[in-house]
Amino acid sequence: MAMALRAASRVLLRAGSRLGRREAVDGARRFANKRVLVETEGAAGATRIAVMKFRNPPVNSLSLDFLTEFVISLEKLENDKSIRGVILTSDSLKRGNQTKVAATEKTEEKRATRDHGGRLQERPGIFSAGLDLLEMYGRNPAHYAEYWKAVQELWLRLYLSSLTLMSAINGASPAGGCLLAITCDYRIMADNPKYTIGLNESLLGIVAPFWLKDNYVNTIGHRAAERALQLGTLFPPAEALKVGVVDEVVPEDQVHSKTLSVMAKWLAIPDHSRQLTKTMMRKATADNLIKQREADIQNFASFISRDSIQKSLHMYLEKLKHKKG
Ligand SMILES: CCCCC/C=C\CCC/C=C/CC(=O)SCCNC(=O)CCNC(=O)[C@H](O)C(C)(C)COP(=O)(O)OP(=O)(O)OC[C@H]1O[C@@H](n2cnc3c(N)ncnc32)[C@H](O)[C@@H]1OP(=O)(O)O
Repeated sequence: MAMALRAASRVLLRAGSRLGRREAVDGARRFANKRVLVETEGAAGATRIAVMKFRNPPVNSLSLDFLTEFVISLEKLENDKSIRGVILTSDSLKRGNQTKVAATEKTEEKRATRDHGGRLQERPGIFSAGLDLLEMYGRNPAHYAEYWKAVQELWLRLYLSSLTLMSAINGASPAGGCLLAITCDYRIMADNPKYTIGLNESLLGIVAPFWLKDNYVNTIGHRAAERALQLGTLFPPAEALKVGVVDEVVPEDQVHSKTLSVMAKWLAIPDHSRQLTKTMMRKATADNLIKQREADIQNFASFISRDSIQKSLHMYLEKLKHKKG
């Protein structure tokens, strides 16, 4: 009987919910959409922490599908009263036996790195490559509007989240990747000089939206943001720490454990006082977007549709495609 119940519960757990799969794994729980894996740690009934792992090959770019799945996963965690802290990180691991598929092949699948079994793989060492350039290039204004609404939605949800959010930055984090990180309450970055973080939009011939600029100013201060935004600076870890884009830099193999230990300190603070303080610090910045969301969408759609901007994006995509190394 007990065996039958266990078997039945395994079947139910694996049957899949409307939002994604849910499985029981070694006492921890996890659910997964296609592009976001969520693992929760901690005993039932106690405070638990969730780790959201991005896995949108090849570079965790913020495609429309990824943004949608991200928001769904976050909402699920917000609604789970036992979860008080969430860690954002990349599922990208150093893996052997990878083959980069020829750059001449165009589809998303073909652009990805694959293992010898032909399965799609993340490229290693990437937290997130930021907004998906292919969502902003060669599409129509209605698509740009839909995409931008989803970008705004994710930013608002993260920036105003009542959860304690931390990012464990285990790879490159340009532009929208940096956006994900700076919405968090605390950032820990791997000490690998190959990884950089920052808002590099100006290098692409585009401009960070005002609310992202505000988030940056709130994080590193006005003068540093003014300089970094104009130059499109991508900071290696030591410089990111100095300017305040990240709060700590630790050896790569300690990023996860360090984030867990900092999270434990934050969770020792009563939720209500921490949450009210967070809201007090962030509400005005978020309200600034909320009150002009539609105008911001229209601005983006018309800005990104301009021939000159499309040309800049085309050149940047070509540069990425043909870069060496
Ligand atoms: C005045 C009114 C203003 C209103 C607002 C208007 C406009 C605002 C919009 C602004 C917001 C923008 C924010 C952004 O996030 S823009 C995106 C910025 N991202 C980047 O610049 C990152 C570019 N990528 C890289 O630097 C590198 O790819 C890397 C992440 C460091 C990884 O390097 P590596 O491991 O060497 O991998 P590859 O470079 O070979 O890339 C593999 C593959 O992936 C493609 N790719 C990379 N990044 C993106 C991306 N962001 N989107 C889509 N695709 C991406 C890359 O082209 C390769 O493809 P192929 O295999 O086909 O060559």
